[in-house]
Amino acid sequence: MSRLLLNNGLAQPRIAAARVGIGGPVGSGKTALVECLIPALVARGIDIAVITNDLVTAEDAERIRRSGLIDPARVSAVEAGACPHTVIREDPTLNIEAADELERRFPGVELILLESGGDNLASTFSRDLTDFWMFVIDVAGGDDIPRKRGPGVIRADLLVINKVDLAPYVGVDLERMYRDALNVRGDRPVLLTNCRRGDGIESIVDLLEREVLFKT
Ligand SMILES: Nc1nc2c(ncn2[C@@H]2O[C@H](COP(=O)(O)OP(=O)(O)OP(=O)(O)O)[C@@H](O)[C@H]2O)c(=O)[nH]1
Repeated sequence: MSRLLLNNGLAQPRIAAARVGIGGPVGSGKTALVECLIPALVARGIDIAVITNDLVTAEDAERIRRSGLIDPARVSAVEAGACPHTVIREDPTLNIEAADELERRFPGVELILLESGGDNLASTFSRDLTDFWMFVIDVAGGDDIPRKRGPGVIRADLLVINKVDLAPYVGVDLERMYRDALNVRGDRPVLLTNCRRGDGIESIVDLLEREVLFKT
């Protein structure tokens, strides 16, 4: 959902980029998802930029810059220096500034992906920061995660269950996990992905185009 801004000093109001948060527990596959989403969004002609959040390094940003998937200048790093949720929920100023700066440098940018640092099931994004946010869990974390009903699982605009390829190896009944997730989320969507192979990514991009960019 692009936002109309009435900027001082600009003759015409400008449309700001939609800001899409990606949160979830440590290692669930947030960066892998960003790496899958970048080419899929670009293939649909969507002008994007990325912000990563790490505790005290720019590790994820460096990984994405090195990937060759996107102009490295379009990737900004925020170092949280504290619990990851502090800079995406309590005081998102650093992330808002990073997004504003990307919009200034790349005026055509339509969508900014903001990856949170890995956090627990309670992490959520401030609505001051994001227009839409998704929460990434993975099957290796256990099929009881949806039933635990953390705020990330319940309230995210989209729940992504990643690493579906691992289900047989970790004794997870994927159908049941999916059903449980739908049950606790009411009408909110749940999508399954394998970010190793890119399975399920097009469905996420369809949803972003429809619900966030209003393109279809
Ligand atoms: N088998 C499998 N492995 C995956 C999948 N997605 C991610 N991984 C692996 O899971 C590990 C963690 O992935 P990351 O993308 O670094 O996870 P993250 O959530 O960004 O991790 P933090 O930033 O540390 O919280 C890596 O070794 C990935 O290769 C998947 O769908 N299937």
